[in-house]
Parts: sequence; structure tokens; C-alpha cells
Amino acid sequence: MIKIAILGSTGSIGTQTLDVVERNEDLQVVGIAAGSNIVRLEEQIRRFHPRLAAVGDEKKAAELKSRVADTDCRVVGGMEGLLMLAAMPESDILVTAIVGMIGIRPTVEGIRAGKDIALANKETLVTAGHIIMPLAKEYGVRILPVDSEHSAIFQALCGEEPSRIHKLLITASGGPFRGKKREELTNIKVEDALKHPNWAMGQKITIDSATLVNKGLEVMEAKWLFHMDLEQIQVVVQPQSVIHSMVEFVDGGIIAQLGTPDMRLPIQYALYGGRRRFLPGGRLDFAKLGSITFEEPDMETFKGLPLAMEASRRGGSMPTVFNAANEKAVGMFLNRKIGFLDIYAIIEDAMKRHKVIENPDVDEITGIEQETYRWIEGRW
Ligand SMILES: NC(=O)C1=CN([C@@H]2O[C@H](COP(=O)(O)OP(=O)(O)OC[C@H]3O[C@@H](n4cnc5c(N)ncnc54)[C@H](OP(=O)(O)O)[C@@H]3O)[C@@H](O)[C@H]2O)C=CC1
Ligand SMILES: CC(=O)[C@@H](O)[C@H](O)COP(=O)(O)O
Ligand SMILES: [Mn+2]
Repeated sequence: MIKIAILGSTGSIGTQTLDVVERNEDLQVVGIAAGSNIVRLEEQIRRFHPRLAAVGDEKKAAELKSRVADTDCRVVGGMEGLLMLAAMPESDILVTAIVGMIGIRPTVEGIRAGKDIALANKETLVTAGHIIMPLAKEYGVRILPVDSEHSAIFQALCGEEPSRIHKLLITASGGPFRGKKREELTNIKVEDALKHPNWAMGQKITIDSATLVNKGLEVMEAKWLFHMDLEQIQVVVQPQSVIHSMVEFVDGGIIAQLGTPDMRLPIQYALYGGRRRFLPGGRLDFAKLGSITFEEPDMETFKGLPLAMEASRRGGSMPTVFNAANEKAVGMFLNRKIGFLDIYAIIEDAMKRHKVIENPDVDEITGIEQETYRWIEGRW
């Protein structure tokens, strides 16, 4: 039996993880956590019988506690609950399906408790990869990628050493505004930015796909996961999202992973530590597929990617500033306080004023995150 704790069980990745669990008799959920959606948490408690439910919002935690008083599930609120869930003695693997940098502390806690990490929460690796990767090595735990591109690379590697890799080819859909020029993006509506051409995902990552910030975050995520230099990572637009990413090896051979846009495959692959199991549903039909096409990313219009590469090159605390500014800006865009292109302006401004701190620790990272939020609030 593989015992699973899920940080972010009510979201897009979290609910698909539960779907995978329900289809496999040797998977068991022992803990779940969310921010405030206690209605869905209650449903999940009654269906999956976890031992622990953590709720970020303390008031909602108290409410959930009384709602599930007739069950065996313990409810704990705030960061204390998230950390408790990450380290719970009953679990083997922690799925980080939470959104944003709030995932850093629970991920560190999970590693210290010896849990393998099925990592969807890319923001943690982007901002704290220099802490997470050595810590995982020290504690002998695996960081198993859930993000579709990184899972594709993990699958394509077939156990080869990183030294046998020439480069990684990360595919991008190009988002809903692929082909548009900057002038056409001025009056973009939130509803249009939330229409991803191929994937159904949470709101934040869907906006990140539209700005190409998601691809920038994924380049940084790949750098840490596969021990690559930035120069060894190329982004290729593959508008149909059929090829999920590719690895070019030192002998010129390229291995690609293909499939339908369905996150249950990468989730299941991670939960089983890189072993294949039956998965019903979506199968590619090449006869109906038509063509698989490729394009260069438009770095002039979609500045999320070049800004991320710059943040990564400058290193230290700069990826934290890039990510924190983006998290804040996306929230403001979703609340209709700023326009689509302001997301780039906010990230650019925040990066310009920041003096890089080398090797920031977790407290420094969260300090810089809060300081970046405050600075944006005072200016926008
Ligand atoms: N969706 C996808 O297909 C993919 C997602 N990812 C990555 O996975 C992560 C999750 O994405 P996604 O599932 O789309 O996001 P969602 O917005 O759908 O879900 C986010 C989850 O995080 C929880 N959460 C938010 N804030 C807090 C908090 N303060 N404390 C505790 N829990 C919190 C939410 O709880 P509540 O519901 O209560 O708000 C929810 O369970 C992101 O990092 C994303 O980039 C990567 C690849 C693909
Ligand atoms: C499903 C997944 O992994 C997302 O990160 C997805 O890849 C987003 O697609 P684009 O960022 O390429 O639009
Ligand atoms: Mn992805």
C-alpha cells in the first residue's frame, strides 16, 4: 500500500490525484489539505477517510472541525496544519498540489520527515531549488515531477544519467493568445485569458500559460530537477500539446513523450515512483490527429519567458522576486485591478529594483516575497 498526503487536495491537480487514488487499490489517502474550500474537504473526508485534514484558513478549520466531528479525521488549521500534514508519520509520499510559494515550508518539512515528493508546485522549486534539491539528496528522498513537461522528460530519460543529455526540449502550447502581437493584448479580458487551448487547470497557472510565465517557471524547474545549465534548455512551441517534451541525448538521438492532455498520467507515474500502470481513458489516435507542428516562442510579445530566463541567470534571490511579483500581479489581474500587459510591467519593475542576495534561506525567501508584495501594493 502506498500512503499519500495531498497538499492542495481541492484543486485541479489535487482532485485528479484523488481520481487516480480511487482507481488503484494499492493507493491510500492518509491526509488532505486546502486553503479554505471546506465544502469540498468535507466531501473528500467522507469519501477517502483521511486521518488528517489541514486548512490554511484558521476560521474555516474550526468550521470544518465541527462539520466532521462524527468522523475519525483530525482537523488542524494554519501553517501548523500544513506542516503537520507534510510530515505525518502515516504517509510515504507528499503530493505538493498547492499553488504558490506557500508550498516551500511544507515541502521542506516533508523532505526532512523522509517523504518522497510528487512535485506539482513548481513555484517552490523555482524559488528554493537550491535548498530543496540538496536537502532531498541529504535525506535520500525522491523529487518526482508531476508537471507534464517534466514528467515527459522523466519518462523520456529511461534512467539515463544527466551527463548523457545534450539538451532538453520543453514544449509550450503558446497559450490562448499565440500569434497575437503586443497591441492586441492591451484590452485582454480575464475570461479570454482563462481559455487555455488544450488543458483544464487552476486559474493561476492558466494565466501563467497565457503570459508564457509558466514556460519560464518550467525552464527554471527543469534546471533544478535535471541538473541542467540554462543553455541546455530550449523552449519549442507545439500548439497541439501532443508532445509533452523531449530529451536530446549526446549521440543526437531524441526521445519524446506523447499523449493526450491529461494530468492523470504524470500524477500516476509520480505516485508509483516512475512505474507504469494501466490508466483508462484518453488515447492518441494518430489517424485523426492530423499534424503536429512546431514554432519558435515569440519572446518580444510574451515577455514572461525572457524575464524568467533573466531572473534565472541573475540567480540567488532574483527568481523569488520574479515569482512573487508574478503571483501578486496575476492575483490583481484576476481581480480586474490591472490589465494583462501590466503583469509584465510589474515583474520587470520588481526585478529592476532588487539587489540579489546569494543563496537565500527559507526565511529570506519568504521575507523577499512579502517585501515584493508590499512594494507592488504601494505602487500599483
Ligand atoms: N493544474 C494543472 O494541470 C497543473 C498544475 N501545476 C502546478 O500545480 C500547482 C497547483 O495547481 P492547480 O491544481 O492548477 O491549482 P488550483 O488553484 O486548482 O488548486 C490550488 C490548491 O491549493 C490550495 N491552496 C491555495 N492556497 C492555500 C493556502 N493558503 N493554504 C493551503 N492550501 C492552499 C487550494 O485550496 P482551496 O481550494 O481551498 O483554495 C487548492 O487545493 C501549481 O503550482 C501549478 O503551477 C503544474 C502542472 C499542471
Ligand atoms: C499541464 C501542464 O503541465 C501545464 O503546465 C501546461 O503545460 C500548460 O501549458 P502551456 O504553458 O504550454 O500553455
Ligand atoms: Mn507544465
